[in-house]
Amino acid sequence: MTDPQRVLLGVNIDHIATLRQARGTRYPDPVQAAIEAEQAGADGITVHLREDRRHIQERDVRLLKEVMQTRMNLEIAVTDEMLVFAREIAPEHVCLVPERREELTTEGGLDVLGNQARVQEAVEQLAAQGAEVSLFIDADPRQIEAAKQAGAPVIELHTGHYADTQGAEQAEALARIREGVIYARKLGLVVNAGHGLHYHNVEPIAAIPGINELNIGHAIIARALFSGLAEAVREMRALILSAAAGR
Ligand SMILES: CC(=O)[C@@H](O)[C@H](O)COP(=O)(O)O
Ligand SMILES: NCC(=O)COP(=O)(O)O
Repeated sequence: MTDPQRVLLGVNIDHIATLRQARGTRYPDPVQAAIEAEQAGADGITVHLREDRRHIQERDVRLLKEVMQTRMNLEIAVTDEMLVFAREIAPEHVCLVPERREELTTEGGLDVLGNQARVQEAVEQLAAQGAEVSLFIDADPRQIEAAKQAGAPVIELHTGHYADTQGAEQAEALARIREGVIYARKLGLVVNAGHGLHYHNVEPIAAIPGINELNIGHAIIARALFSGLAEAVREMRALILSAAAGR
């Protein structure tokens, strides 16, 4: 049983694959990164198989399924193609995310409220294959309620606006996330968070009572360029554990 006070760390390895895809080489291999991140203390590995395959490829996910020791969190859009692939892989955890081909990275949360029936159908389909399903949503009470109605046991609150702002605007974003966690916990949802978190903004999020897991990728992979991946994971995990200890 995981310590209820501990905030878990899911390491997103997408951008190892970004570097590989930049030249179409066989290196760096995201599979090697996943093994190294797990050995450094990651509680799980997150990969986002995008429709445009800009980074993670099916090959990566298939190999990861064979070699990973922790828990795979497969991020996918709500499309038939991705749901069929998720059925083949049968990951422990699937996170349904919004996707627009022209986006640089994920821009907002999934609009569960506006796609209730489709999302609920996907949640039921994935749950039937044994996956724990989370919905990547903004900290909007209406979306949180809709996620509950859709039958998802887990949500992941989008921390992008918090990460991209400063001062009063960032404080307001943090307050909205805090309120979202409280509301979601009252509904019985497990609450994760992620997007844009890094070594200088993660602690206030990790300190929020009720947060279960943080999914962090870009900042860890960036730091790994200078410190090595194992050290980058260890440093992030230490920051999160110390911030959560005071909860
Ligand atoms: C949903 C989310 O915020 C990330 O997990 C997602 O993977 C971001 O997309 P890129 O990894 O392509 O930046
Ligand atoms: N769902 C968030 C995630 O997996 C990692 O996002 P980022 O840290 O790469 O922005």
